[in-house]
Amino acid sequence: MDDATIRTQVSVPLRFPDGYSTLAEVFTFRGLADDREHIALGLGDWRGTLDRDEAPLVRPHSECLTGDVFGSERCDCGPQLREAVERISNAGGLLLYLRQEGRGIGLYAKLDAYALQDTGMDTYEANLALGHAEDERDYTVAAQMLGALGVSRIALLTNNPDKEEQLTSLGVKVTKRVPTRLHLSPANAGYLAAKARHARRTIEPDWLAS
Ligand SMILES: Nc1nc2c(ncn2[C@@H]2O[C@H](COP(=O)(O)OP(=O)(O)OP(=O)(O)O)[C@@H](O)[C@H]2O)c(=O)[nH]1
Ligand SMILES: [Zn+2]
Repeated sequence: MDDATIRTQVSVPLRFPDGYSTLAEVFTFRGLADDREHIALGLGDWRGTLDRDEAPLVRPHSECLTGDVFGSERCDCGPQLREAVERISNAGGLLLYLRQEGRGIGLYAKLDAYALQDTGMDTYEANLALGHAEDERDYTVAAQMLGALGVSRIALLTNNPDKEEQLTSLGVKVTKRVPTRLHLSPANAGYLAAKARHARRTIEPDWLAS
């Protein structure tokens, strides 16, 4: 894995529709492993965690235009992003916003997959029917961004074991995995159930039976 370097650093005040506000240090990078414009948001006292030799709370968040921006209820991405920004701001850490729309297959393909889901397939079967893998994400750029920011140990905010496995194999020390909350709604119940079945998620199975 090649090293990346910080290209720009700029302060961006954030305010969410529910009124929650915080300040982000937004970083751009040179030398990332693909040509997408991934960014890192430094939140809360993340530098203090490094000074104190604590592991900052880090969430690698995969882009979801429909969920993150438009509030789509087909998935849980928007509420997870909102939750992550506040929890990371409180703890001190980084949100890595990864331009991996649709688990890496892109926006148009994700919307094609939604159309197939409306005929009865689940979120993973639809990817396969379109000729894609169930999940095409590679977290090399996340490890590169952490390296550029001088972060080698993290508390990882996710329910996805693949993120932990990939980051560990890329040399990032994961001191603990912190689960995100369950953001269940009538519209995303099938999606969350498919994630729990297919992707070894740490989603509690009890609600699936109800
Ligand atoms: N291909 C495909 N991608 C989807 C679908 N719904 C959401 N996504 C994408 O899935 C990504 C989010 O991944 P998830 O599997 O929900 O969660 P995760 O990031 O793996 O795990 P957490 O860290 O626990 O949130 C985003 O890039 C979304 O655009 C879908 O039906 N099909
Ligand atoms: Zn989503």
